[in-house]
Amino acid sequence: MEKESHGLIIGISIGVVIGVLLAILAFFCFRYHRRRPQIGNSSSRRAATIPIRANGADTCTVLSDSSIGTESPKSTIQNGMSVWLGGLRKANVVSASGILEYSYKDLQRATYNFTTLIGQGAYGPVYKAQMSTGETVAVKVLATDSKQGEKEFQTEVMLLGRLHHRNLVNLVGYCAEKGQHMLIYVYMSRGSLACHLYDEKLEPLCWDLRVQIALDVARGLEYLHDGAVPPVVHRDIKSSNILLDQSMRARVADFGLSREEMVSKHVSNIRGTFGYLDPEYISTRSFTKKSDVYSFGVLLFELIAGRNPLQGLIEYVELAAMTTDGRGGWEEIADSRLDAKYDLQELNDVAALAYKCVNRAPKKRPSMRDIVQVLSRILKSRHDRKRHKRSSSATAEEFTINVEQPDHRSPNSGHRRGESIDSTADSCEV
Ligand SMILES: Nc1ncnc2c1ncn2[C@@H]1O[C@H](COP(=O)(O)OP(=O)(O)OP(=O)(O)O)[C@@H](O)[C@H]1O
Repeated sequence: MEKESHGLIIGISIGVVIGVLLAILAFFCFRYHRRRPQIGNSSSRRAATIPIRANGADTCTVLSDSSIGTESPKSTIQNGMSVWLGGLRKANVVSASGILEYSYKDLQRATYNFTTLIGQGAYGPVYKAQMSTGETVAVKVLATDSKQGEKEFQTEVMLLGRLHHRNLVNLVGYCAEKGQHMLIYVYMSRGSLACHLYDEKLEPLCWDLRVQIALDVARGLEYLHDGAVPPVVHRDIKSSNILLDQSMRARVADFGLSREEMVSKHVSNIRGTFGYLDPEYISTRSFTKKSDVYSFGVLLFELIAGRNPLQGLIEYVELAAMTTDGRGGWEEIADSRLDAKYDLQELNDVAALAYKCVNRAPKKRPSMRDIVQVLSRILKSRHDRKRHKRSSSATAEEFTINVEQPDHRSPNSGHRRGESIDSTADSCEV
């Protein structure tokens, strides 16, 4: 009897152990099977967020402010295809290709039903939009009579979206709803360079800032010509297409005309803005990077003279060129609003560069890369001069203090000097 009950206990124990082992096995099998589809999901999800840059734009400088916050983004454009991203966290969407789809409803709300007009261009009105995330963007509503179809619009957005540079007004999103096509850009709070040059109500731009703006624009164009793959010719460089941010740094805007160039190389009509147009382009109908260089040269003269190219700026320059000796003598065309507050050497160097850009023969014009180098050198030597001036005046000050008050030197005087070196307020010093 005792033997029998021992056997029963052993039997039950073995049964329990086997049962537990089977349960553990079943648990792991179940987990394994659940995991497989998850692995598949996560990789496809990752694929949806990785930007496809068929053009090598990964080498681009992606700006911190180009990864702008979004208002319930729905999808991102990849190779012209819209990919659903509804289930992803916003942060993932923002760090992906950067081109976001905004909903019409959100934009309508952010523009107070499209009443916050900030400008009107050839392609349609531009509105300021205050998104509920706190971001401010500019919404360009493309004219509804546009013959552009859905597919062309997607292609265009994809082409524009691959261009990212700190000196370009980057495209951050788009909206294609209710038969409307909208492009969403980084908002440039200080408006256009044209306004700052010609609006009497605004403070005149000082010389130092004008040279900095020229270098910013040159860098943006250099990126379009030599950094973007395939290269992009802007086709409409002018002061109203140069926008300024809060700290007066410039960015090149409006790729309206380059868009067509990217989609189709056969543009038969003359495009661009009178006054900035390369004469060689007018006669040959062939627009090249050197045509952008010509327009950039006109822009440089506009910065120097504060004169509108539509009002005979180039004729004015040609007249002045007769009296210059190749390098000097350009001060006679300097903007009177500068009040003669500029470094003469700098002004002559910038004008000599501008004159090379507007050479009738495209081959004799410098490339945007050369232009960036020249302008950078000008700014660098200005910086060196200022540093030298500061250090020699500091030495003189120290000498005076030592001679006059050897034991009463202010403990703050060194600090004060340090501050002035970093200060941006002196960017308009001459
Ligand atoms: N990203 C932006 N941030 C702030 N303002 C902008 C922005 N984009 C455009 N604007 C404003 O809207 C105006 C119209 O811009 P848009 O680029 O449509 O035309 P345009 O360059 O003035 O003229 P066109 O279309 O003939 O070249 C600009 O002059 C500028 O004042």
